[in-house]
Amino acid sequence: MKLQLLDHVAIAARTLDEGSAPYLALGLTPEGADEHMAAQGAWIRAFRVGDTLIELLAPDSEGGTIAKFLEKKGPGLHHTAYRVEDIDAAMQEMREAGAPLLNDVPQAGRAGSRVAFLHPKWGQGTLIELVEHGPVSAAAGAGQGQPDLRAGGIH
Ligand SMILES: CC[C@H](C(=O)O)C(=O)SCCNC(=O)CCNC(=O)[C@H](O)C(C)(C)COP(=O)(O)OP(=O)(O)OC[C@H]1O[C@@H](n2cnc3c(N)ncnc32)[C@H](O)[C@@H]1OP(=O)(O)O
Ligand SMILES: [Co+2]
Repeated sequence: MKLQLLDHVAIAARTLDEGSAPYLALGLTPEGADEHMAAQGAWIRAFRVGDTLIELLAPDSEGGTIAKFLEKKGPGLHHTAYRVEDIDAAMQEMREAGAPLLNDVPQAGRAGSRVAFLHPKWGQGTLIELVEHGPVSAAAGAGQGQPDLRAGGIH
């Protein structure tokens, strides 16, 4: 598997506005609209830095994935995400390597991407995401690609 680039670094914050403050001060502007991803328990706002994004995550509810993370660790680094060309092939390689994939099939990600996660214990305390972008979301500035949703994940 060839990792194409560091796609995004995700930071958990109590609210998107609170989390945005340093990035706005650094001169970045949000890319596209905020996205609500209920399946991830998150509101998401992205800031582009060259080919990479800062992905801010804020909880959408008590007890969800992001809320739980904030309760345990407080605001800070949530995960790093690496872009791959073919998520299905990348997941198969990870399975064969015995890596602890958290998903059986690709999940819907931001901007129409397809993603899969690897357990943070395996990542030396860092949750790792693999992400495949379609032709729309791979382009810089794109933010509105539509995932192909099917039962149990996306394909
Ligand atoms: C996909 C949309 C978007 C995108 O890029 O397009 C996103 O990235 S959304 C991101 C949010 N989604 C996820 O994080 C999905 C993957 N995460 C999970 O499946 C869980 O959060 C999991 C398995 C990492 C942890 O869930 P669990 O129920 O086991 O929670 P615990 O609180 O019991 O955690 C166990 C253990 O892991 C530590 N932990 C949890 N999350 C993280 C993290 N992000 N980074 C580092 N460590 C993490 C937690 O502190 C516990 O450690 P312990 O020492 O055992 O207390
Ligand atoms: Co992510």
